[in-house]
Amino acid sequence: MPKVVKFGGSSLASAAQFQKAGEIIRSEKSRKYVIPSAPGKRNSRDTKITDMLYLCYDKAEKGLDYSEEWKFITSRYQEIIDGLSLTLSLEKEFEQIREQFEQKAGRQYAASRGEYLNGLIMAAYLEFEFVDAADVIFFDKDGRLNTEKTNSMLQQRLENTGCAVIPGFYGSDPDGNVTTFSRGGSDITGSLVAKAVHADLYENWTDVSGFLVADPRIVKDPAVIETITYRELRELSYMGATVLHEDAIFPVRKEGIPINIRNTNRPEDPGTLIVEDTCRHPRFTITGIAGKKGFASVTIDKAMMNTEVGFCRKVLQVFEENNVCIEHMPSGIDTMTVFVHQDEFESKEQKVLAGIHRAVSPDFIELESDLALIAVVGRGMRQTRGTSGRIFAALSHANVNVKMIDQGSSELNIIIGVRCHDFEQAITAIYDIFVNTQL
Ligand SMILES: Nc1ncnc2c1ncn2[C@@H]1O[C@H](COP(=O)(O)OP(=O)(O)O)[C@@H](O)[C@H]1O
Ligand SMILES: N[C@@H](CC(=O)OP(=O)(O)O)C(=O)O
Repeated sequence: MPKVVKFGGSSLASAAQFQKAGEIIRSEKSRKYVIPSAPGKRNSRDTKITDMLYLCYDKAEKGLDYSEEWKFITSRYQEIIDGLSLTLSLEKEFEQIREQFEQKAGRQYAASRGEYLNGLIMAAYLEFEFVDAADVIFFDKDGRLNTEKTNSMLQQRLENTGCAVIPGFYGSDPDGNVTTFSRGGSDITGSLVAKAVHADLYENWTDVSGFLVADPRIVKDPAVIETITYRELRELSYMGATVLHEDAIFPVRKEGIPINIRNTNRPEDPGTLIVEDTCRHPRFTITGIAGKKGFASVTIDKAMMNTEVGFCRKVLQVFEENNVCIEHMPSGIDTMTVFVHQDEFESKEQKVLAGIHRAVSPDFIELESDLALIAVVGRGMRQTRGTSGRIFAALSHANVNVKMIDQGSSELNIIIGVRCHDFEQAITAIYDIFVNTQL
């Protein structure tokens, strides 16, 4: 049974990184389908090719000179080609892309070229067949993935293909225009290919040794999660653990294909296995912590609101009418609070407030901005008493004021609202109490 291997941008940022990926692929015959991202950052001050392509296109569209940025892009690809001693030339492709820029082919077309060019290099380097993602991944006219067409075209195209490179991140719409997934979308391409070829494993190679209990940019050297279920992962990805695009879960989950997150720089590490279900006990009470900043809350206060039939519905209808998504909704006897994305809410704020006044005549409404939400996730929490108590103790010890707590009925997660400026400290405190005190 074949394996699908996706390499993220950091794993393909230079010729040396390509060589590491090449060794990994060649070390197992079953690694037959390769999904490359565009070259990522070589160090923390570097720029991702995708970002540079967006920038070039924006300049081209305004008729501004983008020759310097373009040079940065072409020389990065040339460095990789030279470093791998390939005879490949991308001159024709570079010229074609610039022509398309002049003809205003669109930002999505521009961004997709990062993966397209890297795919050509990868195919030449591995001597695998190149399959253009525009011929096998399909979107509808509204930019949504057409899953059925994609699956059948991928199956048809890959059925009689030995080994292939399929660039990540893009496909085409019904008019043949190149369309991309949202950022980080090469993970979805990998997942779609894994489903189509009935892979027995989808390996996602990145620059960390698996899914970590907390974001390594916040907690130093966090522990690696050995096994995580799709449900736990979904909660963590949604809340900002960005190692895997949240939409990459659905195609493989339906087929029961596990995902293995691995480190290109440390291939000897087993990484994290993402599975439908597992009997294995998690190492710690919690599986992971993730969070996002940028929320605002609207607290509606009205005495005896709990006796007023339809109160919540009327409030929620105001948000719906103004097209505002609701993130969380904890409530008390005389209050209900609605958490929303601050950037989406700001422009509609006064309309929503006026709507709520009209709909339910509250005693008062309170707004709070610059909030963050943190999800503490774990299948082990259900069996363990005192989990929320430990979280509160840790946060109070760290001097963090808790604005909201919401426990999902599945007991798989606890969501905590804090002020943005307490975000990092809150995550570190929760990590310490569950991981460091247990080691
Ligand atoms: N819980 C987590 N576990 C692992 N990595 C995380 C986590 N949360 C955030 N990250 C970040 O995700 C990065 C990997 O994702 P990404 O940058 O998309 O990789 P790639 O370029 O390989 O696709 C890591 O370098 C890390 O900084
Ligand atoms: N190159 C695209 C798609 C992608 O998935 O990249 P990465 O695998 O490096 O996250 C982006 O930067 O969004």
